Amino acid sequence: MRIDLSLYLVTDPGLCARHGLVETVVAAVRGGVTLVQLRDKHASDDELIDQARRLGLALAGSGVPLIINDRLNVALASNADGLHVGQDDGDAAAARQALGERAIIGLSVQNHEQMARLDPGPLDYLGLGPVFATTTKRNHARPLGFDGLAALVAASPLPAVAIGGLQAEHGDQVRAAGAQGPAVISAICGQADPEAAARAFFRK
Ligand SMILES: Cc1ncc(COP(=O)(O)OP(=O)(O)O)c(N)n1
Ligand SMILES: Cc1nc(C(=O)O)sc1CCOP(=O)(O)O
Ligand SMILES: [Mg+2]
Repeated sequence: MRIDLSLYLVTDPGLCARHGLVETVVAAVRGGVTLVQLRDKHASDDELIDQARRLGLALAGSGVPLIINDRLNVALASNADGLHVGQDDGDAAAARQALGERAIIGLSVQNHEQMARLDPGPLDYLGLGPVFATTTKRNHARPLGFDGLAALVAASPLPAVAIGGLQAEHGDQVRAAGAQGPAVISAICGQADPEAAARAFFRK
């Protein structure tokens, strides 16, 4: 399956509470989001499975895949389209084995050491970051800036999105660095109008 990484929305329970999770995501998809990741570090598995099922129904027919952050069991139980794992979130090869060939599997990469030792075999894309410091993720790695991002993209065997502190005006710089597009939380989820906020990423 060809994956459209033009604008990747990652959800946050606190920021999405303003309009509601499903309402925020549906509005953002109307605004042009091409991929959605359900990310909630504190929900129980059952809560996350319920959220994933509701999001899956809301996204049905849109062509926008739903990816689950971290938890393979939730991706399996909710029949989601894929899984995003970090360096310490488990084995991507095991996730591929469990989810099958059609699933979309992404991995976070923060530096060249991680890039050099990754096995692209089970993966579809990489999430590179943070580009900038962000308050949305605790204990994030050292920011790359756009030059650091470009160097990581150049070393990547897979298509990549950039994440961390990105706003609508950064789209051109993200693509100029070689990434397929930005992945964002607060620039869409926390906004008064998530549809307009997503649309702003495509404004020239
Ligand atoms: C698209 C994308 N890129 C990077 C991340 C970060 O993943 P990770 O390092 O596992 O951190 P958490 O999101 O689990 O806190 C991501 N989620 N999505
Ligand atoms: C979930 C996440 N991962 C990051 C990484 O660097 O791997 S930065 C980040 C948070 C991105 O949120 P915002 O768009 O609000 O800055
Ligand atoms: Mg993770």
